[in-house]
Amino acid sequence: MGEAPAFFVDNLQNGFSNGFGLKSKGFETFTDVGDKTFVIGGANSDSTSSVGIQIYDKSTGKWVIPTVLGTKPKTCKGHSAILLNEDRIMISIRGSTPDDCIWFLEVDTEYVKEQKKDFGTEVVAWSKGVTGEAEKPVVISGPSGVGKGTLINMLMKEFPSMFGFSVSHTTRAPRGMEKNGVHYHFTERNVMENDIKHGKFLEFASVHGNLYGTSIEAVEAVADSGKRCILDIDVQGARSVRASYLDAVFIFICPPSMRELEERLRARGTETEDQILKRLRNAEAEIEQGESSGIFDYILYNDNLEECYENLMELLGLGGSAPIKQKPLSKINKKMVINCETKEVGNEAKNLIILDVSSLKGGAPGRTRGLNIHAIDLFSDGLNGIRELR
Ligand SMILES: Nc1nc2c(ncn2[C@@H]2O[C@H](COP(=O)(O)OP(=O)(O)O)[C@@H](O)[C@H]2O)c(=O)[nH]1
Ligand SMILES: Nc1ncnc2c1ncn2[C@@H]1O[C@H](COP(=O)(O)OP(=O)(O)O)[C@@H](O)[C@H]1O
Repeated sequence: MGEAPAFFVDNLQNGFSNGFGLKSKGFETFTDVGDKTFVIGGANSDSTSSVGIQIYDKSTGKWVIPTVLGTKPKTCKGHSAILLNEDRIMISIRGSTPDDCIWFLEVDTEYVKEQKKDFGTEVVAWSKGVTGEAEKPVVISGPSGVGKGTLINMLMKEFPSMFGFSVSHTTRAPRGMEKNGVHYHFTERNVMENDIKHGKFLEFASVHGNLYGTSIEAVEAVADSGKRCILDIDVQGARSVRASYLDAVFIFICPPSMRELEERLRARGTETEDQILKRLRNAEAEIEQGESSGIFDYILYNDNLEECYENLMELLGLGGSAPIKQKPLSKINKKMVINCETKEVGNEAKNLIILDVSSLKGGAPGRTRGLNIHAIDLFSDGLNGIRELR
């Protein structure tokens, strides 16, 4: 490999003593970050239990149960933990599939620092590691009736394996053809407000009198499918995402004129007259903000649909020119080796997994992308084979 492995991650689990008088309950790891020790894992060996977290503050001698954001991993056979970059703990889960075995618990990233201020408590955030070089999410905004849904549908139809739609939550009623869980998660306002309070949403906004929001889980689900996430959200939502730690491309779709926008809205026939008027009133402010707020990287005019679609593809690197490059958010120069005791039927092979974390991108809220995992099979006849896990 040319570079010495930095750690044998699994070794960390063995012989680690807790050192500050906590009775070990089993399946726990202890990671020091500054004055704090993060105790990850718990007593429960039940395969459905998720990983618990406690923090021991050495400066005060007190235990703290933090607010935990993001979807947690499930554990059954234990895990190993190692601190990366002084701000996140990498966890390798024993006995999981290769696409579910590496997780990050962010303890002091910019995102976590920001959330600590908002919650006024200790906060940690989970982010699953996903392999491959998935491109950054695409945020598409624009006034009602401009053609966002039409353009997104065209993109998803032409490139079904490349793009995945972030399914938002909304308190508005479904339209005739809309399916729950596909177009939106249709939700009661009190349920959604409660979830917002508990940090489950990346962003939310009140639009045309209803509540809309993107859950962290919606964005994670697309990343897990290995696809590039598309978010159809309003300008307020785009502003919140811009201010968040989700690294995305922001595109605003403009109508050729207000008159044309009105015609499209009326021709669509999905809103009452009152709703149409409300949407048109809001459209003027949205267009003004879209064009001048500095939130958006690109503005596209949807006059001729085919031309606008061509331009959108071009922006997304699908029109022959080079794709938009993304820079790694953090540079961690490490390769690690994990011992895997997986046994394949009729095969004596023992796996060594080489984990390259030198080009990680993203993180909470959402997934940590850019993990490169290579598996080496050590056969009993002494021959070594290497293969890449995707
Ligand atoms: N902030 C935010 N806006 C959303 C979200 N989902 C949809 N929207 C926006 O809400 C507005 C109304 O959407 P919708 O009721 O589907 O009407 P349409 O835009 O006329 O198709 C649009 O501007 C959407 O982009 C979300 O999760 N968050
Ligand atoms: N460039 C265009 N020219 C004419 N009609 C369009 C164009 N783009 C979209 N439409 C139509 O306008 C209506 C509104 O489009 P839609 O995609 O639902 O907008 P949005 O999702 O932005 O609210 C739809 O009936 C759609 O077929």
